[in-house]
Amino acid sequence: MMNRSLILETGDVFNGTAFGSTKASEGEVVFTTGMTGYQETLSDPSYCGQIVTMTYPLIGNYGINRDDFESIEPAIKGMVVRELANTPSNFRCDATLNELFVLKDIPGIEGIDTRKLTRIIRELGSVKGLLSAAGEEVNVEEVVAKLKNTTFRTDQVDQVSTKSPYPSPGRGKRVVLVDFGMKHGILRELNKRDCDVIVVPYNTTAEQIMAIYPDGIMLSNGPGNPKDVPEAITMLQNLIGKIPIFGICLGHQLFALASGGDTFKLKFGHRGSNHPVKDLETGRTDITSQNHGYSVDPESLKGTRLKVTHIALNDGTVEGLKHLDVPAFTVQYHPEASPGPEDSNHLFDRFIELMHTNVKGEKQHA
Ligand SMILES: NC(=O)CC[C@H](N)C(=O)O
Repeated sequence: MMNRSLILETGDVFNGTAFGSTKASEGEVVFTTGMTGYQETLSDPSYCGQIVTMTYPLIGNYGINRDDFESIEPAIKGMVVRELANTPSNFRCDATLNELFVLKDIPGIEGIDTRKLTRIIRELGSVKGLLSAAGEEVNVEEVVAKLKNTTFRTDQVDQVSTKSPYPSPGRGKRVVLVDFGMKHGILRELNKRDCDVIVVPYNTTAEQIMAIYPDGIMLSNGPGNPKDVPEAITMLQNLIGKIPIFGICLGHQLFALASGGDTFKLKFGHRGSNHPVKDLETGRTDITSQNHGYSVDPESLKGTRLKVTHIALNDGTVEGLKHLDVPAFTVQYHPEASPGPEDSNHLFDRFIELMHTNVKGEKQHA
């Protein structure tokens, strides 16, 4: 058992015990409130560049299994837990969380006051932090000075998006899935509905996408600030109105930017699997899985052809949009339900339905 510290740019220091990799790591420190779902969280590429604090106090108790990964290579910078379970118990368990973190070279810290840390993030907003190398003494003043001067990379989408296109064949509707750092759950939901999916890199042009003759375009989730991928905004501007579109999370934010709206950074974001979202058209509330630090500014939508369809019940922020003239809709949360709940899984059926309609709203052949 080796010591490890988490040092924040605010000067706060949390001393705990290292698990996983022995290396040091820097990142934006955020928190997530999911009581379960740590495997999906650690492998969600939207966390690229971030150190994730789990507010639920016992993490790792059902281990890691081969099925629940949201990506092949986890992109998180580290994990912070109150208590790490080292003797997991579950029929699907293939490894412990610690074993996975060693294998994937990800540092973790356990045994710190995660409630205190979460309060700091809630009060000050997401902060920069460093997980020290295991067993190493650190000079806090030096680390704080360095963190204050650090600007994190802005190429996270480029780090996690596929480098070349690939198919995931089916016999149904042809969907081009733009990979901004896709959670595998999105692909799974499309495959489940027999879609013929072609996954393409984030910097594919509209012309290249049209040359695949898609019935629909799915915009994935992804890390970082949506304004850091201007090429995707241009691509979307050339696609909206031509092909039905469904966007999730980063895809939703990019859709808003491409339509003339604006996005801003939330103070501490929405991360967890228990976020209530209201559908303003039906009045129905879904409990949703979320992981985002940015949000669409509702004021910026005045004068655009977008309508707010969903709002977060916790803070009233925009959670869903639809285009008033053409078949395109997006959500800020995760209907692929990884980790659950599955309340909003029906949105994938709505997308399939939309693909049976042409852009003028007429029914298409099956
Ligand atoms: N899960 C996502 O796609 C997140 C979108 C974006 N990176 C944000 O933090 O808001």
